[in-house]
Amino acid sequence: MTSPPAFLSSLLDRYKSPAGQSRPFVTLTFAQSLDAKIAGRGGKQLILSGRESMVMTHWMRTMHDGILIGIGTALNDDPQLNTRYLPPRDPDPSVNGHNHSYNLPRPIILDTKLRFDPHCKLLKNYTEDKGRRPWLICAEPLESKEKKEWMIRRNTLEKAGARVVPLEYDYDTQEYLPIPLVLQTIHRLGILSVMVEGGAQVIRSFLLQTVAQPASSLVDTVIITVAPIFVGEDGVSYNAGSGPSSALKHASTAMFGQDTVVGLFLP
Ligand SMILES: NC(=O)C1=CN([C@@H]2O[C@H](COP(=O)(O)OP(=O)(O)OC[C@H]3O[C@@H](n4cnc5c(N)ncnc54)[C@H](O)[C@@H]3O)[C@@H](O)[C@H]2O)C=CC1
Ligand SMILES: Nc1nc(O)c(N)c(N[C@@H]2O[C@H](COP(=O)(O)O)[C@@H](O)[C@H]2O)n1
Repeated sequence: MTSPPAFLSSLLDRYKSPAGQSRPFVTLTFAQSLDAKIAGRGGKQLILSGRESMVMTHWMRTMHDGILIGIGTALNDDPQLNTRYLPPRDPDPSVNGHNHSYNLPRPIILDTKLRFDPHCKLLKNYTEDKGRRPWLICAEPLESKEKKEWMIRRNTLEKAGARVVPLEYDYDTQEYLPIPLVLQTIHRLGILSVMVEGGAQVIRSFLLQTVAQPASSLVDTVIITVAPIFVGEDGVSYNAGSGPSSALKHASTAMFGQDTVVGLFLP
């Protein structure tokens, strides 16, 4: 396959026109087991997607400006968030201003307290020109003691190659950054489409608003890979909130290898 599967194009081609709003288009996507688990006991990373659906996910990555995860996933999985499963082809120097064959989405991490690891693969790939510079969306503390330690972490991470993006809001001790502000901020920085890959708490934050207040949904498309296995009750769930959601409508379902991939969209 040399271009994105039709399943993805039919869901995401509308992103090629401007969103007409002050946030990027948002695709929420992840892989789960039949019993709706996204990781194993204690958060152990599980490769749930088979080869074919993993390739589909990497095509999906090429179709977005940004790829957003929570700091829990960054620390637990040490992900690369690149497109390495796609077929090799000649590099196109016009892509991302890098010598890459495919559009690489910008890694964006929700990292409230700047816990990101300066030795992680995302920074290693960036410094070796194999990936884009990761952005760390965080909150700047007001307290002077906390602020001093925060400045030290900020300097370390910036020296290691990260871009630190403090949010402008009245930060107290909240662990969760306000998602609407996160989206407005990255939109202002040029991200017109973003793929949200998890983990559990981030998926829940995006879904909760869609279920509770469909009119102000933060999600345009949901693409879930369902792998034909049971993980068991020790696995990690995301929990989509209470009550069924009618906001997201079924668009299409496709098989990739042994996995079922379901696409939903916000009409
Ligand atoms: N199967 C799949 O497709 C995927 C599975 N995972 C799994 O998910 C697990 C990690 O999930 P979590 O520990 O829940 O971490 P997470 O990746 O959801 O990060 C949560 C952290 O992000 C920060 N954050 C800032 N603003 C937030 C907001 N508004 N909402 C939510 N979080 C916000 C907070 O510090 C919070 O503790 C790992 O086991 C990983 O393997 C992760 C991604 C995809
Ligand atoms: N699509 C999908 N299937 C799975 O089975 C997964 N475990 C994930 N996880 C997500 O992908 C990240 C890893 O990316 P790299 O392989 O390092 O590029 C991981 O952190 C999750 O966000 N996704």
